[in-house]
Amino acid sequence: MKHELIIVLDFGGQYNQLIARRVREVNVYAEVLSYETPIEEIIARNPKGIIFTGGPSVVFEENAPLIDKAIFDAGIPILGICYGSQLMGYLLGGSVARADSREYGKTDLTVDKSDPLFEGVDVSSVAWMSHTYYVSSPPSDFRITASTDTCPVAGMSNESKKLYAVQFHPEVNHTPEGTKMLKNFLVNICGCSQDWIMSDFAKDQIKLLKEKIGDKKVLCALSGGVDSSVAAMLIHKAVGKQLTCIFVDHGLLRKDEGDDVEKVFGEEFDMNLIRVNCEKQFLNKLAGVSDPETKRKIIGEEFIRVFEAEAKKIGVVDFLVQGTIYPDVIESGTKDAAVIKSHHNVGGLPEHVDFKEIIEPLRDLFKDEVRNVGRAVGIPEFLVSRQPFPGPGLAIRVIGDITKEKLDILREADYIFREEVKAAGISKGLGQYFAVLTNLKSVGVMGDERTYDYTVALRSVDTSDFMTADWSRIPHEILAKVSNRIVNEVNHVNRICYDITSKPPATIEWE
Ligand SMILES: Nc1ncnc2c1ncn2[C@@H]1O[C@H](COP(=O)(O)OP(=O)(O)OP(=O)(O)O)[C@@H](O)[C@H]1O
Ligand SMILES: O=c1[nH]c(=O)c2[nH+]cn([C@@H]3O[C@H](COP(=O)(O)O)[C@@H](O)[C@H]3O)c2[nH]1
Ligand SMILES: NC(=O)CC[C@H](N)C(=O)O
Ligand SMILES: [Mg+2]
Repeated sequence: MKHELIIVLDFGGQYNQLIARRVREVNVYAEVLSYETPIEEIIARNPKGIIFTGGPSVVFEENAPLIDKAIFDAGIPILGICYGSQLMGYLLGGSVARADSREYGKTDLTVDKSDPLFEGVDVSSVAWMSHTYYVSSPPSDFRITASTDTCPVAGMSNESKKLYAVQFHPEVNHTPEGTKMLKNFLVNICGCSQDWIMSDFAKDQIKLLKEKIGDKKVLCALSGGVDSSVAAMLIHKAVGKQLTCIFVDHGLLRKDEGDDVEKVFGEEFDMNLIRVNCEKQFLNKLAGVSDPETKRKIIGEEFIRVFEAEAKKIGVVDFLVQGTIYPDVIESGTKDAAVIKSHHNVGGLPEHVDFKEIIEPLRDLFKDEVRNVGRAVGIPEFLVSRQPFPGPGLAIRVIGDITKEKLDILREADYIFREEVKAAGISKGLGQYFAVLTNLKSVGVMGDERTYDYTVALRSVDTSDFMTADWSRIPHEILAKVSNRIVNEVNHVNRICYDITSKPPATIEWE
């Protein structure tokens, strides 16, 4: 059960969890720890290697996050990335300066293949850069191992001390040779034996959950979606009947969804499941509210109140389990990352919650990793590969204020879109696809009569991690059919648009 460990030391960068994920992809277990973790604690964990992340700070400015220099003498291989590289350079006696021209985006890179980090890597390739400062001269016992036109020390190393640094980001997809470099660090330099697989994550979590929960009772917020199904399965395997799943039908679900979830979970799994119908409660609270963040907060709070009420009926329940995953956490904002939108289960949580603890076993994972855990614990493929559906449901797909009438219009339009995508056999390739009821009315003509009705937007994206996404190139004939059916079959819709923006700059959902 004990795995070789890589510690990703967090200096506030945007891609920290992505680094951990890339390491896990090479079958090495990684954990992200704050840079403030005492170095005795880091060493006591006996890591095979440490990766310093990027970060927004400037090493020589006041309050910049630093680390005790003793870490470099612990005999543990270290890879510094971006800010991490500057930190290594600065602390070991090199110099760091503001670059003459800052580099942002794809940059041509030249590497010295004789460096163990770049073994088997093309001498000339492209790297993703995002920096204003750089190492202007490396520490005296380092040599330069990579450069770009404007960055003299894009890579440096001290092979005998096993210290390596790069100014660019090997962890992002835009650095095509990045994975090879990380693998070189992990396998060749740290000597990792690649002993970690996703099914181990499931096993480890089940064991941890068993210890944590003991003989206490647990509620799991189950939506029927991928994340909460996987979370529920882990808990179920850990504590069996001590678990009760609560499925909230808040009136913001898709057509037939409530019945489908009840049916699937009633039939597929031997779990205690309670369906709570509370459409009125949610719609009353949401009446007249049009601000997206306010909607999310109201929904987050109501969810919890429903769970608390159900817990009271069952008796003492100590734990609430949610299927929170990493993108939910990062977009809701952290100490260092900006709030993009408050996911109802994170940023939308009320301050006071009746439960002793909220358990989120999937909090560090990306969607595709969660799917793999699901497969490892035997959840059927049709459930594991489903498209996600956000907890606040259609409330964030009806733009502006919400009414039952608008929700019903959207439900029908969305159903037609999903049905046609399925019929065309293209659903597997699409990350997420749905309809949005815009708050816009426009003029049309139907049966020689003037209409003044709603515009429905269709949204479909290709993505695997849901952090970035591109709009799907759905064939025009399919879109034509969907458009035709919606305006013909759904009352009060007279215009259909297709959303052709990627994420960023847009997000997947409209609110
Ligand atoms: N209708 C619901 N009833 C109970 N819990 C819910 C409901 N909707 C969402 N949740 C809780 O909020 C969490 C986050 O929702 P989210 O939609 O991100 O995940 P999911 O529904 O489990 O998976 P997916 O992303 O595939 O839809 C869920 O994992 C679940 O714990
Ligand atoms: O459970 C959820 N609660 C929320 O509040 C929430 N907001 C967005 N999403 C889902 O997250 C993914 C990324 O969405 P965005 O690009 O719109 O931020 C997409 O899959 C969205 O559907 C949510 N899921
Ligand atoms: N992405 C980063 O780590 C940036 C490091 C540093 N803040 C710079 O601007 O150079
Ligand atoms: Mg969902």
